[in-house]
Amino acid sequence: MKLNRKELENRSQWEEKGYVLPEFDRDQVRENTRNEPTWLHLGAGNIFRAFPAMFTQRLLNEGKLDKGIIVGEGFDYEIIEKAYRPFDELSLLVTLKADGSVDKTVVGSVVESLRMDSENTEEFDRLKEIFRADSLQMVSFTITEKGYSLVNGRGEIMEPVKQDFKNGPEKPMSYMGKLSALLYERYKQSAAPIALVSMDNASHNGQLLQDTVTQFVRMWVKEGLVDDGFADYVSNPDKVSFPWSMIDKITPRPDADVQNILEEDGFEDTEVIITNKQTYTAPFVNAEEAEYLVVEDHFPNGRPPLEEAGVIFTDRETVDKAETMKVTTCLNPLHTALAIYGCLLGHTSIHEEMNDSELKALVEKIGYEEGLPVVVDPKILDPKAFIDEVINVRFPNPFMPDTPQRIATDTSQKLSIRYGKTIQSYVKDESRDVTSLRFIPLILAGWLRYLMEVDDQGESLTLSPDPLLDELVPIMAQVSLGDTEGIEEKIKPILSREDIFGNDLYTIGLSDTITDYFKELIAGPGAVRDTLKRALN
Ligand SMILES: NC(=O)c1ccc[n+]([C@@H]2O[C@H](COP(=O)([O-])OP(=O)(O)OC[C@H]3O[C@@H](n4cnc5c(N)ncnc54)[C@H](O)[C@@H]3O)[C@@H](O)[C@H]2O)c1
Ligand SMILES: O=P(O)(O)OC[C@@H](O)[C@@H](O)[C@H](O)[C@H](O)CO
Repeated sequence: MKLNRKELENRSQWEEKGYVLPEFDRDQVRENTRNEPTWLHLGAGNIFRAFPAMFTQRLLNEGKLDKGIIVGEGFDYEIIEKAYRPFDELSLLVTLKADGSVDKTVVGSVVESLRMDSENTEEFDRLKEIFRADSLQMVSFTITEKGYSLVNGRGEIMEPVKQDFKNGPEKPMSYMGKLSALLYERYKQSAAPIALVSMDNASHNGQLLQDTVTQFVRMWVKEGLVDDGFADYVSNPDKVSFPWSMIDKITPRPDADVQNILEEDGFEDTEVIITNKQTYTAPFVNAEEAEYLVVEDHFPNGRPPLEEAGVIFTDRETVDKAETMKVTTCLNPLHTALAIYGCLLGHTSIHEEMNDSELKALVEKIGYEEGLPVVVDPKILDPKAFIDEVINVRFPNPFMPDTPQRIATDTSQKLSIRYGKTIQSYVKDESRDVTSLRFIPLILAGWLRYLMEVDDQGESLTLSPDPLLDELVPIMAQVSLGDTEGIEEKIKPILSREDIFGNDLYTIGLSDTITDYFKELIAGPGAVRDTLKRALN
């Protein structure tokens, strides 16, 4: 069985093996979508295929939609070239349930894939055409938090952004420059309304997107590269909205065990591709069953009836609370704790880490003892029930091939949100004492230890990609296991970075706790495990 349009015609070969196939007329849907695009998604990574593409398929199957999704990729074109086009834009979603059963669904809701590359005139012109279409209702994004940044790790405007600021929308090179240029096409054509929906794990994701796009547009107006009306268009919420969202579905990288299951079925397209930009992709994607998507209901050009597929639409304040609950308390801080200590202790599986009594206790402490007392309650989801499901069902799911190494990616970008917000809640609440926190500081100290590129055995540790590694690793290279001489001064250049931690840890009084833990963690081989044991007792 190969994943392409032709092979799907022989439905029985798939169905006999328990594969669920699209039940709609895909050729018709492709044609409808080409003629009247409604939804463009940017960021062709794994979460998109496992979640938005899947719930859209449900609506297509039920006849509640007659148009699919067009996917664009503006950063890593290899994903389109190697994981979409050869498979007629089909994906295979493998859902790994906690009871050990597996659902295999061929997802056909994505009907066109495009490289968002201004040097590729044909495809960029097609994207312009899509943006000009009055029918286009939404553009959604899963491009990682750093995808929204205009600056590099040192806070300097990135070179392609500088060029785009100067050159205008003609031939943009940066991600946000390309997006702004496409939006300019829409403005020039008819200034039709549109929603730009970030679905990334970033605090106030809609605001982040709005700020970045607005910065571009203002710069172009200031330089006289576009007319003033474009800035009015982008800042008019009845024209261009930036709904906030909270998205949740653990979607690990394509996994070798899942690959084997599929190969045993006779499914042939199981190659896992690691692109030059370090994206892990494949014709298949593996994910858990649990899923939550909460979106601010602000779509000035209308939207597909996604609530009928389980998406929760609500007001901005509720989205903010749901996102804060998940990203700063109930899921992502626990994930990052498992990522940092998992890498240090040589783990390669999240569910195995949940069998490690110290690590399980660590996430319980962070979640229940330090996070929950200051959690923001969104009301539409119960924080205690949510964290219970995370700790007792989702993380320990033995069939989920998630790894600490995946989650450790870009940790420097995540700490200020995943822990910084909780720290701030303690600082702001006069009835609480921020210096009473024990376990969040232990995670932050663990991250400094991780940056030494040495695991708890004293062996070399390969770090996951992170835009600040070039800057941070040389600082931590000055620290050696067993040598605590002058440690305060050595780690201060990192520990004092408010941009990383979201707080001035020295002013609020947490730097000493972190430094003390760090000294314990570097005592020698085995010190990471010993420190955890001591702290948890
Ligand atoms: N995987 C999950 O469990 C999960 C769950 C909830 C939310 N998310 C959100 O979705 C994002 C993507 O996750 P994924 O599983 O698709 O990851 P992935 O590695 O499969 O794909 C990453 C996507 O982001 C793009 N990208 C990376 N760096 C970029 C940059 N600098 N500029 C523009 N685009 C860039 C890549 O080209 C690719 O399209 C996460 O960072 C997170 O914010 C993921
Ligand atoms: O996707 P990231 O890199 O922001 O974070 C890694 C994981 O914590 C994250 O992907 C979770 O799996 C996800 O947030 C669950 O919904």
